[in-house]
Amino acid sequence: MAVGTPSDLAASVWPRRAGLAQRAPLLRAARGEPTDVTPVWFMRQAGRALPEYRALRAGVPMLDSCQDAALITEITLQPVRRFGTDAAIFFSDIVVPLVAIGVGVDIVAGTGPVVAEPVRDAAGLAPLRPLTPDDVPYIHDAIRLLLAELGDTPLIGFAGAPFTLASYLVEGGPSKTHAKTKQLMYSDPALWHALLDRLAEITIGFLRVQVDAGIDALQLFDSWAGALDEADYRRYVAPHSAKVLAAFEGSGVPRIHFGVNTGELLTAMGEAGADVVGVDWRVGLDEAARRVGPGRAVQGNLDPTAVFAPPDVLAEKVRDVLLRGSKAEGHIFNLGHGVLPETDPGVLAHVVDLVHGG
Ligand SMILES: Cc1c2[nH]c(c1CCC(=O)O)Cc1[nH]c(c(CCC(=O)O)c1C)Cc1[nH]c(c(CCC(=O)O)c1C)Cc1[nH]c(c(C)c1CCC(=O)O)C2
Repeated sequence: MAVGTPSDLAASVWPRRAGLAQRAPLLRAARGEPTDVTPVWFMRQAGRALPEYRALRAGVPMLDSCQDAALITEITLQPVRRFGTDAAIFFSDIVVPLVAIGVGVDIVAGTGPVVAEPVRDAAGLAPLRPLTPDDVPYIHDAIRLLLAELGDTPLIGFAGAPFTLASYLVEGGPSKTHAKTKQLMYSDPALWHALLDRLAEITIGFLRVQVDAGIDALQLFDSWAGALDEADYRRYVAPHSAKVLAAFEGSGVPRIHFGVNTGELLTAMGEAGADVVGVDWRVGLDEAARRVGPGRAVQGNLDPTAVFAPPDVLAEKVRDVLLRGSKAEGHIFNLGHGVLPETDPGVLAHVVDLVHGG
């Protein structure tokens, strides 16, 4: 299914992007401009917390659902319809570009990405070739379908950052310590930088497809960068993430840069070239804004477990995030990490109302 051809793009993407940049609270906040309401969306807003998601995914493997434009579109729209969030996040996964170029990786339910042949030496780089638009036709098609449905709701595209992708490739799966990853990083810096350079190129290719198809903002997920101290982050990781972010400088698409446990890296993650720095729940947004410095907005940062608190405690925590966020040059409300599968969607709807002033 080809929805829109490159020649349509100039005609359709740019007017939408230019208009929404002025109208959409999320895009205004990303540039530090005043908004009528604080924009809110949730990482993993599409997913197992929603019964309609579980129904649609029944019997469909995760990676199959990420390669079907109609399913991607429907799953992306579900939380927007239900919650009235100020953005949709494109339904996919950080390993999709790796799968698309032929790397043997699967997503195992309850575990996460599992890599058939972990990368441990120079030969392991061979499969990591650049990604072209023809590798991911369903991404372009789904974005065109989504833009036709979303009206004034911005669509956020995303990709995994080189370090977080490298962690899955080197470890072979999820890891608490990232020990093998760091072992490679410390013992063979040349191979390490070659690996991250290839991953940066793949990530740029994956984001380029999304930007060209018309996404309104992008988020670079460096979920596990918080495993590093600041010196190692700056030396081994930041240049590669900076290369990715620099590729979209001047694209008109704001760049959000997020990781977990990155309180000590917020300055460096901003300097890597982000317009918005995503913050987990461990650092208040007023302090996060200080660390991020002028000229950048912040995103976050309600503890994802706050949804399990009594209503008065939850409301107090939401108010506190809003108050601290008001000290920043632009605030996009979010959780500090993804929606937990046990979350009651009704509580998330209530959080949206609280953030919007209800
Ligand atoms: C680290 C990471 C991954 N994937 C992603 C990250 C970065 C974000 C983060 O830090 O959480 C990114 C991601 N993965 C998914 C999204 C969807 C968009 C959204 O609504 O936010 C996004 C943005 C869908 C998904 N990706 C995955 C699911 C769950 C699979 C399912 O529903 O069957 C979803 C909805 C699978 C996945 N994929 C990954 C993990 C750790 C898991 C969970 C494994 C499990 O607990 O079952 C790798």
